[in-house]
Amino acid sequence: MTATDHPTVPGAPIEVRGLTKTFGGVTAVQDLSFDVRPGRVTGFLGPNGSGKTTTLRVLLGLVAPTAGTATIGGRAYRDLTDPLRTVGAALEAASFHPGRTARNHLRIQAMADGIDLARVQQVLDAVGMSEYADRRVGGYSMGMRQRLGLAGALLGDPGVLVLDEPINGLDPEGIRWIRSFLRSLAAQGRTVIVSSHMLGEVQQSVDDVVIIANGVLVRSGTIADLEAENPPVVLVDAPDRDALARALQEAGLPFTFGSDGFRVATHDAALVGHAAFVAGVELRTLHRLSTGLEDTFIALTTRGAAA
Ligand SMILES: Nc1ncnc2c1ncn2[C@@H]1O[C@H](COP(=O)(O)OP(=O)(O)OP(=O)(O)O)[C@@H](O)[C@H]1O
Repeated sequence: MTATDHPTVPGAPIEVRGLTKTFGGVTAVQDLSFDVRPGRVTGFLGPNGSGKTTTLRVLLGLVAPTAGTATIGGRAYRDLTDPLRTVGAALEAASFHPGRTARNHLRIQAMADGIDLARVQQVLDAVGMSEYADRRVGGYSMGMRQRLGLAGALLGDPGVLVLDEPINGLDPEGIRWIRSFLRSLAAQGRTVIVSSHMLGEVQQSVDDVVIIANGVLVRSGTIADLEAENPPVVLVDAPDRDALARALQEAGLPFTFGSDGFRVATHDAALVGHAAFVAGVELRTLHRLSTGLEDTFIALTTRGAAA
């Protein structure tokens, strides 16, 4: 399924307002407010235990909030007229019956939800699982379980998708696949919210971010704004620093100089290496410093956790 061969599926906005949830003495989420827009992929991010799953469970009507609201198109989940065709969710990839095949799982879910059984093959195709659909889930890899969870979320062809850690446990090919799949879902007009405990994991998949720590919102906005605040840097150094400075200048690469070498304002270490190679400059250091964005994420969530 791609954006071009699937009709538009208008998604509804998600609104969370003043949401608090306490379990006994534990405050999982506190006065949390944020918006998730249709037609975009939103990363819902925070360290383990920061309250992501609790928030998503409240949104899906699985847990009652202590205070505040979480709505889809202005309505609480229990007030949606057709919830299974409005919202699709994949919360726990590991909770499938190991003795059943993927196809049977989806057939049972479709029957329980009153969904046309023809959708089963369609969603299997959509997540690239047709080949494995008649094998027992007990033998599935984590990536295949993730795809099955996603297939279940898509059964009702919903405009809103709520996916808890869908990238967790995927191999590099699976990660590439899910990135483009999430993008195609949003391009069809759907609202897509994806939780993760690692910003780097979803950085290339999301348009917007909502970052929480210790149950409290620490940041929401576009990923582009977050990236612009902390641009990536490549560290490079050479025995002949004058020659390296000339090489960088000739290549038009902006840089600053520090005690450990030159900091070049680019994410592409190969570009810097090539500039040195062309100028015949030998290097002793060449690497990308940890992505600026990951540093920002850690700083934001550590500060939030301490609050
Ligand atoms: N049913 C529950 N009973 C008691 N405490 C709970 C319950 N559910 C969650 N919590 C607590 O609420 C806090 C937030 O947990 P939650 O699972 O929402 O975080 P998370 O960000 O989804 O973390 P993870 O990525 O580890 O799943 C944690 O301290 C957790 O122990």
